[in-house]
Amino acid sequence: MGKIGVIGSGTWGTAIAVLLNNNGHQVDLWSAIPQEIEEMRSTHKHKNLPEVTLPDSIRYTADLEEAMKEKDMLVLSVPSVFVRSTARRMKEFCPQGQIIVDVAKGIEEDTLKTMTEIIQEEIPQCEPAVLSGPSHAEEVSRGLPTTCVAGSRKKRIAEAVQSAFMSPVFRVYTSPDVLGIEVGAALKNVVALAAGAADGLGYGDNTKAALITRGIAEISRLGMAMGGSFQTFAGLTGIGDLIVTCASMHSRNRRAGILIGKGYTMEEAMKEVQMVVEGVYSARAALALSKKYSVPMPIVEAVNQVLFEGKPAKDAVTDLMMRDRRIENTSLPWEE
Ligand SMILES: NC(=O)c1ccc[n+]([C@@H]2O[C@H](COP(=O)([O-])OP(=O)(O)OC[C@H]3O[C@@H](n4cnc5c(N)ncnc54)[C@H](O)[C@@H]3O)[C@@H](O)[C@H]2O)c1
Ligand SMILES: O=P(O)(O)OC[C@H](O)CO
Repeated sequence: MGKIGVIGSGTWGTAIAVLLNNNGHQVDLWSAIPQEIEEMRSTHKHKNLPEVTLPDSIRYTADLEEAMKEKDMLVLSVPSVFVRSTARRMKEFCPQGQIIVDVAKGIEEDTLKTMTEIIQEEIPQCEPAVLSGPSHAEEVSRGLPTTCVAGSRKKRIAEAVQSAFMSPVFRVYTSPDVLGIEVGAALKNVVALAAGAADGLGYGDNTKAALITRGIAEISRLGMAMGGSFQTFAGLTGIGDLIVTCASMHSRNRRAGILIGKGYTMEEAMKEVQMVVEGVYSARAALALSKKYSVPMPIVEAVNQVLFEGKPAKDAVTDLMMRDRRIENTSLPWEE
């Protein structure tokens, strides 16, 4: 068993620390917020995972150097907007060849870079990898069966991540399609906002199925234009994660969407959810990418109009329904 530093003790980082601890690793869990560490140390509780008692065997620390020292692997689990600043702080303590597994899901708005691209840029000496898939912290921390994908261009690194995380309740596949994984992870949050808004408007399962299906069509079109593989978007980190995020009451993106569908503003919805709503940060980046790669993304466009231009969610759905008529299957010719 190895030594692993989990950098970021939000809901997901803490669930991952519990999972890795249960796998027999020595885990250090770090937070940028010392009070958070103090609270976990003294109460053995995380405010967003009330059903879980945090084990004594995890070391809770606010000292970044300590959390990173002599580790077989690091997991970077801060929300996507803090990935660059945290990676910058990590650089000086990071040895050559250190594996850093990103678990945040987002695209940087200003640069349109993925999380592993940011990590590699800030910490050139490291080996970045990604772990993604349909995995709500509330369920992982309770040991409910979950599947994910470990992505790295290098097989040995993907397999090292797979070995560290794999357990009877956490099955891990490997993939070299890091870009495809990261695009799917970031964009499913934007579509989940739309699915939540449909729920908030009182629409039904038909609407949800339409958003999921047309959503993955948009995501895969963009992802393939960027160099990702179709199989990835049909897999756990694509359609799999999109389904769970659009359907689960654990999803912060869906919950924020529900409130927006009920008439809350984006700011009011984010405040109410009280945890990071990544889709709000990725929505503009997704729209910019759709323009950059000339890929039409009507759901992403509609979400941007609702979030940032004050368009009522109901009107956005009507406009999506009334777009120009289209053919769904373009691979078969019509009969004369
Ligand atoms: N929660 C899940 O089920 C889940 C599952 C898979 C992936 N993710 C992804 O993991 C990432 C983190 O999500 P989360 O659920 O832990 O969010 P969260 O809302 O629980 O994270 C909040 C945490 O961010 C950290 N933070 C606050 N300010 C910071 C700063 N200035 N610098 C560094 N860290 C700071 C604090 O530790 C705080 O607890 C997101 O990208 C999310 O998409 C979450
Ligand atoms: O709660 P959400 O909407 O941020 O989704 C969490 C995870 O990404 C689900 O796999």
